[in-house]
Order: sequence, then structure tokens, then C-alpha cells
Amino acid sequence: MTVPVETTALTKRYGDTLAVDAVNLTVRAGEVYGFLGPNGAGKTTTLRMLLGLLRPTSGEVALFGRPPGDLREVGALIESPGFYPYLSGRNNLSVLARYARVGTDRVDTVLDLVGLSERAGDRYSRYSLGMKQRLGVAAALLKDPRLLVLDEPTNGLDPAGMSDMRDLLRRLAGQGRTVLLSSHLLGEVQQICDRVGVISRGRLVAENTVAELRGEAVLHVVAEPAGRAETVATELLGAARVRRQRRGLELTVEPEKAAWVNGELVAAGLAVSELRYRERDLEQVFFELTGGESTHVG
Ligand SMILES: Nc1ncnc2c1ncn2[C@@H]1O[C@H](COP(=O)(O)OP(=O)(O)OP(=O)(O)O)[C@@H](O)[C@H]1O
Repeated sequence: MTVPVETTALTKRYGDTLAVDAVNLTVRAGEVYGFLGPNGAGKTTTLRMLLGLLRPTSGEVALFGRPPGDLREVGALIESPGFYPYLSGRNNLSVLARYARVGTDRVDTVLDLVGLSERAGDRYSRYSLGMKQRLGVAAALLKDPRLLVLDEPTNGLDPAGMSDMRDLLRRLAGQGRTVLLSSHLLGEVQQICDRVGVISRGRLVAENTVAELRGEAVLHVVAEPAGRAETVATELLGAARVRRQRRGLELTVEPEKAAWVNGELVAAGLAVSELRYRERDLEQVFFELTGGESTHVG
């Protein structure tokens, strides 16, 4: 099966600005892929190159093994499509269906898919932001694409709107579609994405499952005296695996070694008052990967 999205050393330069820097990105069939990064990291520029809306400075793009611009199996929501405010949702989609040479029977199908059937007759201008976004997704679905590319589909939505959008995207992926969405809201997309790619200052700094990105769990230990505890832990595990926290130590060590660590600390004469596992906070990971430049994490 051909890979829905693959880029090789994809690069875009605007004068002195390297907006996208040698990005190798792969989106696999059937997954929801979150393309994450702070504002200005290069997400929109990358997505525009994927769709053939912008010419790369160098590098390659292939969608289902074909060059960009061949969008037979691709639906996209990049900038809000030019919906007419005075037309209903349904009529707006009918206009787009005619442009796209898609049968108008698809209009009701996609309205149903995004949960807008009951409000399809209302004017677009009366729609909430969440409904507008869902109508945008409906437009992207008109051609019944195998790949959906969505730029910040949850941007500006309230919690209920975000939750609706998450359900919708999950449902679409459940139907065998591949979804690539960008976001600067890590907390929002981590719940629905199978994998995420993190972009920072134009560079893809990580591409992984959410679980892998979280990495190893850490063992939080409080033992007295603290200085001696740090020395003993460092002797046991090496300095790279020991971090001094405000309260106690954080040890990067496999869960099955917790009892051993505890035994060694106690044997060294330390009073251990706390010993528990803590998963790394994904927002912290994101913050570290992006050089701490974003305050907009989930
Ligand atoms: N047409 C352009 N001319 C010059 N610089 C540009 C142009 N478009 C984007 N850039 C620059 O390229 C970088 C990446 O921008 P891009 O819009 O791709 O980021 P983004 O991650 O999508 O952020 P946002 O979510 O804010 O849109 C930024 O530094 C931006 O200022």
C-alpha cells in the first residue's frame, strides 16, 4: 500500500527565513497524525507544500506516491474556504460540489458525517465557530478522500466544540481515512492522534507515538538526607539518570527496578519516605522539544 504522505528533505526558504528545514515526514495509512508546533514553526508552510499550493525551495513531496498537485484522493482545509455568509450550509456545499464536479447527493452525506444535517438549512452566518469548522471539514470530505489534511481544525473552538471536532476526526479515521492535522495545542490533539510530529523553527524535532514521545517513566524518590541520597543514586544509576528536584530526586529507571533502588537506598542508611512512578508530562516534553518557545500548550 502506498504511503499517504511522505516528504524528503522538504525545505522552504523565504529570503533569509528558513521556514521549513529539511523535513522528513511520514503519515501512514489509517492513522490520525498530529503535526504539532508553536505558532510560526512552519506547519502551514509545510501543509501548503504538501498540497501543491506552494513550491518547495528543495526536497520532495509524495501523496499516495504521486507528486503534490495531484489531489485525487485528498481533501483539505487549509484556509477557511470562502463560504457565502448569506447561503445555508447545504447551499454552500452544493456550490462547492458543483465546482468539484461531485454529485450533489454527496452534500447530504457529508452534512450527516459532520453532524450538521439538522442545521443544514440555516445561514452560514448564523453558525457557531465550531459549526463553521465542521462545515469546512464537510467541504473537504465532498470528494470522499482517503486523506484529509486539516490546518488547525480546533483553533478557536470552545471545549465543547473541540470535543465535537475530536469525535468527528476519530470517526473519520475509523472509516479507514487517514487524517493529518496541525495544531499548536498539544493537550487537545494528544487524545486523538496515533502519532505526532513536532516541528520547531522549521525542523521536525520528533516523530513518534504519543507514548514513545513521553519516553521512559521517572521514579520520584524522597529520601533523607537529600544530598547523600543524590550521591548514592548517582553511584547506582549514573549522573545522567538522576535529577535533583525541589523535593527529592527524579530517577530515570525501569519500573521493575524500583524495589532494587529502594533496597539500595535503605541499605545505605537513608530514610526513604516516598517512592512512586510518574509518567512524564507530555506538555513538558513538547516544551523541551520546541526549546520552550511556546506558552500555548494544551
Ligand atoms: N509568505 C511568506 N513570506 C515570508 N515569510 C513567511 C511567509 N509565510 C510564512 N513565513 C514565515 O515562515 C515561518 C513559518 O510560518 P508558518 O505560517 O508556516 O508557521 P505555522 O507553524 O503554520 O504558524 P501559525 O500557526 O502561526 O500559522 C514564519 O517565520 C513565518 O513568518
